[in-house]
Formats: sequence, C-alpha cells, structure tokens
Amino acid sequence: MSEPVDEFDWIARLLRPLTRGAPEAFDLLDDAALIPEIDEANQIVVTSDCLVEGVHFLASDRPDMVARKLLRVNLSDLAAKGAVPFGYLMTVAWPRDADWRRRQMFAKGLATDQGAFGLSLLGGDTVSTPGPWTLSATMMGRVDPGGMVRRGGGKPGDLLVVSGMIGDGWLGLKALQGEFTEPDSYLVRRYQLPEPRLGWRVALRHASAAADVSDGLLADAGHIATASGCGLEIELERLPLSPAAARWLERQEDQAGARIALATGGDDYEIVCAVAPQALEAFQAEVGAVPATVVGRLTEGEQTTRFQGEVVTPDRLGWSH
Ligand SMILES: Nc1ncnc2c1ncn2[C@@H]1O[C@H](COP(=O)(O)OP(=O)(O)OP(=O)(O)O)[C@@H](O)[C@H]1O
Ligand SMILES: Cc1ncc(C[n+]2csc(CCOP(=O)(O)O)c2C)c(N)n1
Ligand SMILES: [Mg+2]
Ligand SMILES: [Mg+2]
Ligand SMILES: [Mg+2]
Repeated sequence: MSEPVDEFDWIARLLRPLTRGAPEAFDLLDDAALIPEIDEANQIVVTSDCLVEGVHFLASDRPDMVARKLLRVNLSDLAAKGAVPFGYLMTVAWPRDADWRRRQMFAKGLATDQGAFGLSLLGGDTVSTPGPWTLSATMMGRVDPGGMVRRGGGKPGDLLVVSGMIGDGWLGLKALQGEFTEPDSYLVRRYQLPEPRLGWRVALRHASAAADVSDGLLADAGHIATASGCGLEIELERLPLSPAAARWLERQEDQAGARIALATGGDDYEIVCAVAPQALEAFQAEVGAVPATVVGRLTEGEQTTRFQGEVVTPDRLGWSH
C-alpha cells in the first residue's frame, strides 16, 4: 500500500519549487498571488478554487447554486486579501449526460452573481469527463499598491477576529445529509450559498494578517499563525453561533466535541484576521453590519484550543484533501 498524501505536503514539496521563487507566488503560503505594477495605481490579486461534485457540493444541489458557490468561494479569498474583484476565468468539466437545460441553469447562476458582485467572465476552458462534474475559477481583483492583506504579518498579542457566524455551512451539509431537520433551510442555504465578506475591505486595513475560512476556523487561523511565525489560542466558548447553530449545539451531549466540530468543519467562507489590540476600535468602526467576534489571539507559544479553560485536542484542525 502506498502512503496517504497530505494536501499541504504536496503543495510544499512538489509545487513550491516550481514557483522558482517568483515573488508573485508568496511560496504558495497565502490565499492568493499578487501581480504587481499593472500600472502606478493598481496591483492584481489572483486566486483559484475548484469544486468537485460529491466533494464540495452534492449531486442534488441546483446547478445555478453550484455556479454561484463557485464564484463565491473564490470571491471569499479576494475578500480576505482586501481586493476588489472584477473578473474571472473558468474551466468546466461536464459529465457526458449534462444536458442543455442543466448548462443553461448553470449560466443563469453565473449571471446572477456576476450582477451582484460586478464580475465579467474573461475566458476559460470546457472539457468532458467520465467522472463527477468539476469546475474551477480563477478570480482577479484590484488592490492599491501594498494593499493586499497577507497571511503573515500577525504579531503575538494580536487578537483573532472572525466575521459572521462559524459552523453554519458544516451544519447545512449535515442537514442535507438527513442528520437532522430544520424548518426554514437557513443552514442549507449557508452551505449552498456562502457570503463572501467583501464589505470588510476597509476594516482589513487595520488588520495585520487575514485569511478566509474554507477548511475550518482552527485550520485557517493556524495558517495565519504559521505564516506570521506565531502560536495561537482560540477559546471555543467565544465562537459566534447563529440561532440555528446554537439550537443544534444545545441538543449535543459532548459540548466540547460539538464546538470542535463547528470550528473544524469548514465551508464557512468567513474572514479570520489578526488585529493589534490598539487597532481594534478603528477596525470595528469599519465592519458594518457583519458581526466581528474576537475568538482568541496570536501568541509566542504553540497552537492551543481551549473550552471553559481546559485545553482540548482536536483530531484534526480542518478539511484536508
Ligand atoms: N495545484 C496547485 N498548483 C499551484 N499552487 C497551488 C496548487 N494547489 C494549491 N496551491 C497554492 O497553495 C496555497 C494554499 O492553497 P489553499 O488551497 O490552501 O488556499 P485557499 O484557496 O486559501 O484554501 P481553500 O482551497 O481551502 O479555499 C495557495 O497559494 C495556492 O495558490
Ligand atoms: C458533499 C460535501 N462533502 C464535504 C464537504 C466539506 N468540504 C469539502 S472541501 C472543504 C474545504 C474547502 O474546499 P477547498 O479546500 O477544496 O477549497 C470542505 C469543508 C462539502 N463541502 N461538500
Ligand atoms: Mg483561502
Ligand atoms: Mg479558497
Ligand atoms: Mg482547502
């Protein structure tokens, strides 16, 4: 039997050398690449995320919702970098039985969110596949020179702040898989239609580091800590929970285990960022309607997670392919 391959080992050991040290790639340690010097006023942030049926979405999800999720997971990376998106390239691998109607619904979903987010389709590729429906988008956005918020740059003592709510996406998948029922489909909608936090662009000017939360809060906060050369502490009782998530949590016997599941399940597409204590007020003045919650801080130590003062040790910090 061959050994299992870790996603981040493959990126670090086999792909990083292929960047040949290009400064644009940041050693493949960030959410996006940066193309500098387009002109004096603009730099371009570029990111690419792929969705696979059965891995990222369900075969029963509507094609227009899959289209919108494809755009939104990519927009989420640009949101975390403080970029203003403008266009994308897209590759679609269609299973042979994908009929015109399906493709039409898919294009309609793209049109809806292109309108909502001011995007143009710039190019791409279309192929067929004997496997599951697979889609990839490469999304581009503008920043002022030096304006991209990096994963590195956090300092011990910085507060870890998260946008919106954590755990809803993971719970929405559980609901779709029949693990529990919800009357209003709020969680299912959160799984199928993430909300990229582009409204945090100005607030992020007061952050020292940021990433979006796709793999899980503990994993993605960990990416910030690692890139910043810090440790971190997260306190699970501080997780921002929607009313629906709080109701689910109430029904769970193992409270620590349930909170770990919410903080490692992923599919949140929120922003986690590091903010120096003295910058918190200025940061909070710019976040608008989306709640900002302090969930922990960067430290000089290891990565630790606590619940009610006790250290807890999750089996995994988040999703890994
Ligand atoms: N196949 C690949 N080729 C080149 N670079 C890659 C590849 N896969 C990942 N990377 C790079 O590795 C880094 C980390 O990727 P990762 O997928 O964790 O980023 P992300 O989009 O923020 O997270 P997620 O995929 O969970 O949304 C990024 O710089 C990304 O561009
Ligand atoms: C059907 C189904 N099963 C499981 C999951 C959970 N999931 C899959 S990939 C991923 C990390 C983010 O993606 P990536 O790292 O590829 O960008 C997560 C949390 C899902 N969304 N749908
Ligand atoms: Mg990311
Ligand atoms: Mg991503
Ligand atoms: Mg991932």
